[in-house]
Amino acid sequence: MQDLRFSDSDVLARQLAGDLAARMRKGIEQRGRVCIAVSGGNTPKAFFDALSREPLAWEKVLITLVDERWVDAEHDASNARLVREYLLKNGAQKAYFLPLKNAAATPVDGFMECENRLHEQIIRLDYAVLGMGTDGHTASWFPHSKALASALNEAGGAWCCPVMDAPSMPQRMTLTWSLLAQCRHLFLHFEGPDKDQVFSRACFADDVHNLNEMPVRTLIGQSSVTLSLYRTQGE
Ligand SMILES: O=C1O[C@H](COP(=O)(O)O)[C@@H](O)[C@H](O)[C@H]1O
Repeated sequence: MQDLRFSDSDVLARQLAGDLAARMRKGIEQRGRVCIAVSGGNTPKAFFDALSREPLAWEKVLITLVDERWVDAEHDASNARLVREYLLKNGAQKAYFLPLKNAAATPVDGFMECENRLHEQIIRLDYAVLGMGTDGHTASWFPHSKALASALNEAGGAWCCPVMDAPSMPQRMTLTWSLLAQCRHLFLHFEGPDKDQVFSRACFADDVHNLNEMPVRTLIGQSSVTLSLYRTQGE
């Protein structure tokens, strides 16, 4: 695991955008197109803005979400709305955006359509940028969630998974570890001392393999894909 620390959020955002864009450029050169997944929440806004300005053949880029709240695309809590507002602008407005939300009433009802659309558009995800909550969740893998068994099943499971018991905005769709474990590179981006402490707990506690308690440990304790940590300076 590569652990990169930055003096402030803006420096971090620019560096993460630059590093991801460099990998994307190489990917487009070598394979003709690149598929990335990004997270929602508040943390990625400055990073999205910086990424949208990166010179790239954006028309060869597919962007999807690591997870989505099951709300309309215009809702304040919609991760698709966040991506549209902060990332799909400047050069990046030419990218193809694949949302996880569809017209079904619930994520359970929308699962098959979401799964099919992912398989239609993506052969393999190249890169994903994940966030982390202060409860130790990443993607929409929440502590003690009933969805964890399906979401964290690596061997040949579905690529997305409905989540009906998230603490806030309970109904969600998340990408699964089965899909994310095949990425060429994963990035974990979080900021601030509170999340630093959460991450330390996830790494160093005796029960580092207790994914149910802190699902972010899935990323820490695995060796399928290289993980780069982007975080602000510790106290
Ligand atoms: O609910 C979510 O939370 C996490 C972390 O969000 P933040 O606002 O604390 O940065 C995010 O990674 C995830 O995509 C989102 O749906």
